[in-house]
Amino acid sequence: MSTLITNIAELMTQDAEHRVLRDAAVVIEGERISWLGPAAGAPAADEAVDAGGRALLPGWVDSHTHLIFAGDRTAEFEARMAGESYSAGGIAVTTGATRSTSDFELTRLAMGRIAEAVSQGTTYLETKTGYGLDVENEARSARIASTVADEVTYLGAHLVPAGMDAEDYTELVCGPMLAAVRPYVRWADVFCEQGAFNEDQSRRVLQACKDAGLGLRVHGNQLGEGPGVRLAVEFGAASVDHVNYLSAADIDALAGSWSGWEDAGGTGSQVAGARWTGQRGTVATCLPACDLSTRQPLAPGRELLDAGVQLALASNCNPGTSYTSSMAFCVTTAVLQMRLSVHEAVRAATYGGALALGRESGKDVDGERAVGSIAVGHRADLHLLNAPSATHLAYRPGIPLTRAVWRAGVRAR
Ligand SMILES: N=CN[C@@H](CCC(=O)O)C(=O)O
Ligand SMILES: [Zn+2]
Repeated sequence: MSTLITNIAELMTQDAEHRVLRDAAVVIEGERISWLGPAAGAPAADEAVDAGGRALLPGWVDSHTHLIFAGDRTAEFEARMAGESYSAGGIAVTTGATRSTSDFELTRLAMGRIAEAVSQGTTYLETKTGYGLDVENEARSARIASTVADEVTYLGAHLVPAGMDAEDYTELVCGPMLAAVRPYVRWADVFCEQGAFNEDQSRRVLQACKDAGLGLRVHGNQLGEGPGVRLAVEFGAASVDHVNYLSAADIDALAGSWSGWEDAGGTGSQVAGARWTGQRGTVATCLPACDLSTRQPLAPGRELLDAGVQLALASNCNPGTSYTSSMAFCVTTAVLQMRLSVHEAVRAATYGGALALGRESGKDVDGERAVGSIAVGHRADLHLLNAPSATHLAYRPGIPLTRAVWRAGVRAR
């Protein structure tokens, strides 16, 4: 089955050359993109969709969410809006509610959140454990997550549960809990922050998870300067997320991690449809919806990009600090408040997320296709806007602009 999407006014590919095509068309065959180019030269297909002079983007890649939870933290949000500051302690409230909720209900809740995200243009999504915080409940969260999300991250090191010694809990996270979640997860994460896990504990978690063969991510520098970014770069983490409070040395370390990498225009071993395969660094993932909801200063995305750091934007959808799955809201905020161009913001929310998940290139075979950009052989994850250009995402803030979504070639909206 093939589908031709034609009459595309603006095709923002976010490919290796950052191409934006006008009056373009795309052909989907099965789960892959099989052709793109000028509409006038498009091949025939089994069915045709007239984009009506609208803009087509890669689907959003949301590389940071916490969707396996139950309960509600409206009261905490209200208190924050009245002037209280955010602390990691609220995680315990969600942990209590999550532990007392059935597998069926947790799955149903997570699926509902994912459906909400997909209906807004998200086509590839990571989610984390971290509201179980004991062996049984972390393993349960990981198992449920693996049935609903594209990528699963182990975040046993989210908070030391009440009544437990931090050292004992760190041992548990590095030992029996890791063994119990291992079959279900590809990534591990640690909340390296005051009130959560200190440098030594974070280091132990990262080392144990690396030894277990997991890719690494870090929640770092959210509430103040600290060792998160430094550790992430030292361990070769794929991403460090939040990055609100950065020293000059942190920015240098992140930029340095990409010094062996050439993005578009590199002269290295690029194969058709794939990207540069040089030494990759640590992506800085900014979470602007979270920054607004916690009244933290927005992460310095402009400065990071100017320093040569690869950037991602993600929703951080969770009940405490960022109860939204709207990637469009993140893009809008990145343009209006973080001074990214529309192209940069869309790139961070598509290709950047894919890079943060190691999915920016693939073998281009079923199940292992690149996501986050529109190129032949990549997964057909497409987002048609109800607007003639992506600029409308920032120009018309708050207006729902998703008109159609294809996820792995299947019409999802
Ligand atoms: N920073 C740590 N974890 C989440 C918040 C989780 C919560 O408060 O429930 C975050 O990414 O913001
Ligand atoms: Zn998070």
